[in-house]
Amino acid sequence: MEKTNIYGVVLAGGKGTRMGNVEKPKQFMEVGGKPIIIHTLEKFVVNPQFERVIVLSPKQWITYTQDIIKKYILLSDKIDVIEGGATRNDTIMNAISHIEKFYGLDEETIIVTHDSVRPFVTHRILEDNIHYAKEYGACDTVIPATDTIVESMDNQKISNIPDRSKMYQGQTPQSFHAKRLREVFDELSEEEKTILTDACKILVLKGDAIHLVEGEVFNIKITYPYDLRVAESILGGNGVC
Ligand SMILES: Nc1ccn([C@@H]2O[C@H](COP(=O)(O)OP(=O)(O)OP(=O)(O)O)[C@@H](O)[C@H]2O)c(=O)n1
Ligand SMILES: O=P(O)(O)OC[C@@H](O)[C@@H](O)[C@@H](O)CO
Repeated sequence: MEKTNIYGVVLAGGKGTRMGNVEKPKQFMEVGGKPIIIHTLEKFVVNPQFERVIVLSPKQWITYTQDIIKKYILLSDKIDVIEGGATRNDTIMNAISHIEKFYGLDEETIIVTHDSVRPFVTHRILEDNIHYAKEYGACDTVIPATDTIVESMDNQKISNIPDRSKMYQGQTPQSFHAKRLREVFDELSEEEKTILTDACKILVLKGDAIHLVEGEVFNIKITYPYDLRVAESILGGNGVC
């Protein structure tokens, strides 16, 4: 098959501290009888548009990650497991360096970055990410805010209530031209890097345009123990994902 320049980048380099005292990081905990990261990877490996899928894992969990991938995933040859970084954005930068070293990077190389702990991403969301990243260079998966968003500058009093019709909640995937993302990240000051809560903010700080992709309410990020119960109930539903 002809080589594509599109890479899936599945972020599993975190510790899952908000999940509480667990023996393994949350991405390796099971829902529906399989590790969370496996549900996520199943969505990526079957998409023929991805040249490779890069999985970033904490150093001490790399062998474990490789083992479960071999156990559960038929197309495991399509996956590289490498070490994540100290922060989520460092993890993304490790993926870009890996792609550059082994497969080559050019201006058009696209990465579709995704939280390993969002196992309910759909094929439609992945396809839309690839489409809009190709067309516009960057895109973010979002859902319209359902709650009114309240801003407080001092965390005590309301400073603003923005127009809800213009408010969204950010999910993943977030997809980029890899070279541009790294170039802008490298230009940020250490102070700017500390205020980043996601990868899109890197480009927002430089004024780059990022297209919106419609997410799904069920494309949740498993963060707290409660989310495991929500995930089980999504899986127990009618198979929408
Ligand atoms: N250095 C890091 C930090 C996070 N992640 C990944 O980014 C995703 C979303 O991050 P989050 O939910 O915040 O995960 P953790 O950092 O593991 O959670 P916590 O903040 O509770 O420790 C997760 O799949 C996580 O593994 C990563 O690849 N590298
Ligand atoms: O702030 P958190 O560590 O929960 O999440 C960081 C990112 O994972 C998060 O911004 C994306 O999932 C988009 O919401």
